[in-house]
Amino acid sequence: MAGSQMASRQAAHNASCRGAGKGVSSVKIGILTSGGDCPGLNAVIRGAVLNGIKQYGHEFVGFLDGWRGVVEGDVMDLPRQSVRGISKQGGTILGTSRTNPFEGNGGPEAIGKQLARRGIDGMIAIGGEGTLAAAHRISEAGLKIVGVPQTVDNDLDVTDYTFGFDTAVQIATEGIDRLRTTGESHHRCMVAEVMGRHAGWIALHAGMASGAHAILIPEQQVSMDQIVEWVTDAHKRGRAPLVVVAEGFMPEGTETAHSHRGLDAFGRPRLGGIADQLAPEIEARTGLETRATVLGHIQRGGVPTAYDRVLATRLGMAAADSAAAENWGTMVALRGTEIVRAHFSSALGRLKTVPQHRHDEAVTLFG
Ligand SMILES: Nc1ncnc2c1ncn2[C@@H]1O[C@H](COP(=O)(O)OP(=O)(O)OP(=O)(O)O)[C@@H](O)[C@H]1O
Ligand SMILES: O=P(O)(O)OC[C@H]1O[C@](O)(CO)[C@@H](O)[C@@H]1O
Ligand SMILES: [Mg+2]
Repeated sequence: MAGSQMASRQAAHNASCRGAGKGVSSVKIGILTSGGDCPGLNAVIRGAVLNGIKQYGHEFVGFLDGWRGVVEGDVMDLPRQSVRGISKQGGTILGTSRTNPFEGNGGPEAIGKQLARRGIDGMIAIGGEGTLAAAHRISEAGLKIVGVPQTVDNDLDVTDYTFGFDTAVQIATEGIDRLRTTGESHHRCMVAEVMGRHAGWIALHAGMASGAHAILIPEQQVSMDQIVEWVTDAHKRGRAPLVVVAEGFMPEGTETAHSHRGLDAFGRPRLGGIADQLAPEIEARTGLETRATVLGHIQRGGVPTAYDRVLATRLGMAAADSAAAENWGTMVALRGTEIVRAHFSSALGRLKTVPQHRHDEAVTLFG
């Protein structure tokens, strides 16, 4: 449908909708959640659906399990009552996956046919850098799509913070605080592993919040000698040493992140387990009994914090505004306290990693 046609249909509809308080929707938007889930996805869905219905009289459907639902045309209706009370729920009511939309029966042409068959005018894709890169390619092929950035890793350059990150840091901090008390009782060294594939934001923030004696992140290679020195210094002061490590950390002398769990659906190594590698080495070199804990998916589950609910709701509302304004090929993002829009082409391709000065700042307190 041409942009002006869609706008006038929409304006006519809005007029009747506002006048009568209800009406037949003219524009149908499909929402998908893709990639690793994170707390706040449901708040985005609710924000988009409520804003889209109330302000523009749009109609919404949800694609099930990320790009799989798009490629297979597997959708559910999202009337207003379907999003009632969901912003506090973890996970995503739509399901997610790491399905590649260009493989199998996918590709822009096939997706276009599915959208036409179901009368869907445009899409809102909520996901991390992979999902948004796919959305960019789909947009370049001429389909109507806007993006919403999400990831617990907080590594998307376009946005100051991603929703889900605050919750993950809160959960990780609570977990690490608990490790601290048992570590202190037994006079042990505790190694806590948190998520963070390419960026150490969760480790840095949860480590700082819990007063860790060493924080190890993917951006900074550190030698075993240095780690042992931090642990020993803390022990000498009568502390039970606490090391927080991001799953993507590479000790000096290694070239790839630790992985022993095979590949994900996109062929990338699944990370996790570096803490189990570090702990025996620390124990052997310090003589201190050392335990490793991998916090894992606990960090991605459950109730989002109030901060994440608010951010997610605002991003969802802004995505519905983008769709109504036909700002296709863009994504919404947080800059300072404002929600802004950026074209996929200018927003993607770079990751937001922990800058050197943030790591240096943390190192001052190590040991
Ligand atoms: N550069 C790319 N171009 C096209 N499709 C991609 C690209 N990168 C990833 N994808 C597809 O998008 C899916 C989602 O990407 P990915 O698994 O990286 O999750 P994500 O959205 O980045 O979230 P997370 O933060 O969990 O990684 C991938 O499984 C893959 O099928
Ligand atoms: O849930 P999965 O598919 O194992 O993915 C885990 C990955 O997803 C993230 O949680 C978010 O990208 C990473 O920190 C982690 O490496
Ligand atoms: Mg990704």
